[in-house]
Amino acid sequence: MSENPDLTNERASGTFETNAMAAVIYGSEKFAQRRREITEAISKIPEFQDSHPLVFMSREEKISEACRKLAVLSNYWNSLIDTSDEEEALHLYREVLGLEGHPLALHETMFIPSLIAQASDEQQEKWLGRAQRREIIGCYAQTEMGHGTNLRALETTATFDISTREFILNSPTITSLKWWPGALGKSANWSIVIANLIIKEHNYGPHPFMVQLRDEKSHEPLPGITVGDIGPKMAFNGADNGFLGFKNYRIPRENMLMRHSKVTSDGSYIKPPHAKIGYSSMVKVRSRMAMDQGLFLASALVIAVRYSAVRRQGYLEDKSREVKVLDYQTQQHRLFPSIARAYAFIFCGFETIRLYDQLLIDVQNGNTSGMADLHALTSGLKSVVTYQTGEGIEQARMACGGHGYSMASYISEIYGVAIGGCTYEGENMVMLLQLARYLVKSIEMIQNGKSRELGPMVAYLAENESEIDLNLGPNEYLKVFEYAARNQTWRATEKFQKLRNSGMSNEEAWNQASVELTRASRLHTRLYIMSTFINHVGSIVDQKVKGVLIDLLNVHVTYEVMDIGIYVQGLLSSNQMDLIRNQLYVSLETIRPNAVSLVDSFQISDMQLRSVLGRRDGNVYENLFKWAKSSPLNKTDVLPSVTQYLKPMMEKSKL
Ligand SMILES: CCCCCCCCCCCCCCCC(=O)SCCNC(=O)CCNC(=O)[C@H](O)C(C)(C)COP(=O)(O)OP(=O)(O)OC[C@H]1O[C@@H](n2cnc3c(N)ncnc32)[C@H](O)[C@@H]1OP(=O)(O)O
Ligand SMILES: Cc1cc2nc3c(=O)[nH]c(=O)nc-3n(C[C@H](O)[C@H](O)[C@H](O)COP(=O)(O)OP(=O)(O)OC[C@H]3O[C@@H](n4cnc5c(N)ncnc54)[C@H](O)[C@@H]3O)c2cc1C
Repeated sequence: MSENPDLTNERASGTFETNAMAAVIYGSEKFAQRRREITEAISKIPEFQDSHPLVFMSREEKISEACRKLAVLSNYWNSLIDTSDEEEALHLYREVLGLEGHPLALHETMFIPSLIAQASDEQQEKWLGRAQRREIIGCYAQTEMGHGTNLRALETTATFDISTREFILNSPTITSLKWWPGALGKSANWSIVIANLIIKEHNYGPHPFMVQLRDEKSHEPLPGITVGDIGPKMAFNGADNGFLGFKNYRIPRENMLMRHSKVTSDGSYIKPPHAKIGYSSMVKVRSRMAMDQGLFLASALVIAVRYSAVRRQGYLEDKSREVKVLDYQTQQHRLFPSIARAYAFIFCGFETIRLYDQLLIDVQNGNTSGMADLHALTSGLKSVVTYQTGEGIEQARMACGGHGYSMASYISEIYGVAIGGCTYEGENMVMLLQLARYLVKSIEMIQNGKSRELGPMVAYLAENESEIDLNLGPNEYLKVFEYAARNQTWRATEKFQKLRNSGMSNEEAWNQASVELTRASRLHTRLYIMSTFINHVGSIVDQKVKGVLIDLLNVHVTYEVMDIGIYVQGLLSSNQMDLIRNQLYVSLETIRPNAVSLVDSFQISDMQLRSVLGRRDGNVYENLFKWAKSSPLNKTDVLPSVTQYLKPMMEKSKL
């Protein structure tokens, strides 16, 4: 069937090449091209297609379907991608497995990265190759039923037995059961387990251990191990998140991951070069989250924008034909700022991935000085990006009206998966407060006359801006944002200090200032996102692409400043706010002809999108009908439940 002419016209009105834009989104022409090649190659392999729409499947069927595809994938792995390239591998996973989770997700995102960052050379020799060849399947078991945030209160113990040179793992209470780790429930046969290291009754705190959970032949849990699935979740139901308990389960001394902390055979403990070095796997995932969440948001927007260009409802001036709902200003206001955010998140994602890779090299060379900065940055970023992604996806869902609420749109699944990110890898409030610690310390440095020692990301806290030239370009908007973040950070810090100076304990003062502190963290992070977006656009060579991205940037900066209006009242007059509001409306109109091309440029295939509404060809209605007819409920005209219950009930009522 040919393309819906409404979408053809939209594509014709685009002022730039989507391939050129994809090269900007994905960081290089080479990678954008590789993505397309991989997608094309996959589309020719029928076994990679869903055997049935996932939304009609039970959890067991989803997990089985994911395993089937993983088995097929193992035959093609080397021919489809450069296996040493993480981005290619992740693209392949997204295309083939989608976003509902699968038994290798944690193997790739946390198990292998933990081995790379935490295992000694000898340990890598023993396990890394096996993991990379997928001879074993691993997961990352840290969270317990009773504690996920407060890692110091984890209860699982690994007690060193000097006589046998083994660690004895125990789960002493019900709350100490590991709870949540992905792929633990049914799939993984090995795990990195975070447990308190105990030597001669001294607790050295949480450390990582490499633990075999299941027999490599029978896949049965090994004696001393209790393991299973934690049940259905809001989304991510293609993954078997699990529970795990230990009873006097022994592992050799060599199974503690010893690149940084070490236990010698006589039970001596060697400290790591940085107390939090064992948390690096979390920083690794957090550093990827801006990118992953940007792509979740992008997926929802591809669906909502394409659909809005074929959905006609109501009239503007011309009463002879209904308008595309994308022409309503409210629809544009609902969707376009999120398009800008999706672009901005992806740009930030590339930046933090690069920073993590650099940090990994530095740490391997003994330099841990960058850890605090990256921890603060990624803590704030994961929190803001996951929250705004959730907001944006929900708006995209509503922008699709009734059909958005149907699983045919697939937006609810994207939403369910994306908002998991508000919780995993550190609950958002908790992570905002981690960044706040860093911001408060920065203010204290300024107060102590050490402004010159501030890093580039917080140097603005020492500056002073009381007037803005409202001939506004992006850099002036950045100044507005700096003003807001600086003011809020000072106010929150001063509140905390005042409470503390009044005799309150440090902890209580912190708690009573914490809402204000999280607000400071959000503003600081949004400033970082804006500044990354501006820098990125500044570096683009292709003039057509750059022109459109400047338009998108204008949507971003005006929308963001309007959104934080309450924090800039002391800086901007109501006239200036009106001016910005009007600039936003003009920007929405300017971007309108490029809306479909901007979402097309994400180059997310129909196979990955799984959305009837978001189909590239725009043939929504006939496919919606086809999809509904394929519902298992429509296999028969009369359901057994009608025969068994409703009919007798109606018959009885007739008497
Ligand atoms: C395959 C294709 C898929 C692709 C598509 C995407 C989907 C991909 C699927 C993913 C699926 C989900 C995967 C989820 C996997 C989990 O969720 S794994 C579990 C994650 N768990 C968490 O994140 C727990 C959160 N909690 C924490 O990180 C820590 O306990 C906290 C909150 C930071 C507090 O730690 P603490 O030890 O009590 O430390 P605290 O006293 O607060 O701080 C002490 C100092 O350490 C510093 N510090 C703390 N942490 C760090 C750190 N990491 N680095 C440096 N310094 C640090 C603090 O800044 C502080 O510094 P100072 O202010 O003293 O200078
Ligand atoms: C989809 C998904 C996948 C996951 N995968 C894994 C995995 O593979 N491996 C793994 O180990 N874990 C995994 N987890 C667990 C996850 O990392 C934790 O759930 C997360 O870190 C939050 O911890 P918690 O559940 O203890 O929340 P809690 O800390 O109990 O949070 C409850 C509330 O308390 C608040 N709170 C807690 N502490 C503070 C504080 N100090 N200050 C202010 N407020 C506070 C929080 O903000 C929140 O509002 C996964 C979770 C999900 C949802």
